[in-house]
Amino acid sequence: METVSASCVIEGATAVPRQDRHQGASVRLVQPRASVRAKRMEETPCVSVAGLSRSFGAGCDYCADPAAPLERNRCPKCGTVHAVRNVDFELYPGEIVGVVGESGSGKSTLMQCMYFDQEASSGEILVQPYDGGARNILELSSQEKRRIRNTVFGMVYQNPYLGLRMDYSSLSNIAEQMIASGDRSVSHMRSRGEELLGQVNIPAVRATDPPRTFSGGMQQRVQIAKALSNNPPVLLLDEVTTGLDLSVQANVLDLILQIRRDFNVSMLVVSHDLGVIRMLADRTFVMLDGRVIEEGLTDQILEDPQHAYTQQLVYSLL
Ligand SMILES: Nc1ncnc2c1ncn2[C@@H]1O[C@H](COP(=O)(O)OP(=O)(O)OP(=O)(O)O)[C@@H](O)[C@H]1O
Repeated sequence: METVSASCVIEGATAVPRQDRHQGASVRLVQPRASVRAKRMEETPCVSVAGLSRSFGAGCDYCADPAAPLERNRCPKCGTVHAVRNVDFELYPGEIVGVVGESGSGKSTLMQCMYFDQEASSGEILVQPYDGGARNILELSSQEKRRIRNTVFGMVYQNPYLGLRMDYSSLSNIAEQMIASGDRSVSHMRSRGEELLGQVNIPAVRATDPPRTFSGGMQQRVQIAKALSNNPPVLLLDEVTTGLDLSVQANVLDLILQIRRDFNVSMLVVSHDLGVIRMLADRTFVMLDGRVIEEGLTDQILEDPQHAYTQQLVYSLL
């Protein structure tokens, strides 16, 4: 695997050598420019993730060592799959962070651990809007986790069947989310639902139709409306445009940017498509076999990718 010379420094950014033990090659993380870093240090992150891991299998002494080489993400000794391995990142208020990587690199698992759809094996997640970031949310009771799901995070799944009840009306889908966060006013739920569906361009006459009767793009937009219904400070978006045709994709991407402008929501956007990340993300990290192999400002990643895998991804865009 080709590595980049240590003298190659991006304008205003520092390239930090790191050993990629999994690939046996040198990898460098591209850190944000000093001015961005200084600004960020003054702010408190909305979400801080440290050492997050998720494995499938019992593990063994060999793969307990984070430096142990694996066969992709699988332990050659015991067969445990390390879907997410020791991932760290921070998400700041109003920021969009992209997570890019090929199929099976661990992107969805990472997001599902944050949303408690899956149980993380280890790690820490601190969430400022919940309790000032005082406690590791992975260690909270199931009741508190439910509260976080209902008040802090809005989730949009790649597969709308996971995020919507296809036989309920679109308004009922939104109302269900609002009830989960404690709203009991039918008139408020109706007016808020209509407002949100209008904002995501679902015609008013379709508000009482079930999403089963909608196109893929419309279903994604109803999911987005539902995810926004409790005014969550953080949106988690998993491959929201995959499978949509190009013009519908463009509408959904515009909508996401508009939501950021209007509501200043922080977003974690998972995609295997660097084109989507390019449009949306301020910062990006690249995952391969469960690990983060490169991270930095999206422009830097696109203009001067450091890792051979990222280079391959970027050049495939050209
Ligand atoms: N229940 C499971 N049991 C065993 N392995 C699993 C399980 N769920 C996921 N994995 C493995 O975890 C790894 C990461 O999967 P994940 O779905 O997070 O990848 P991804 O990057 O989101 O891929 P895609 O873009 O295709 O959705 C894969 O190797 C997958 O096979």
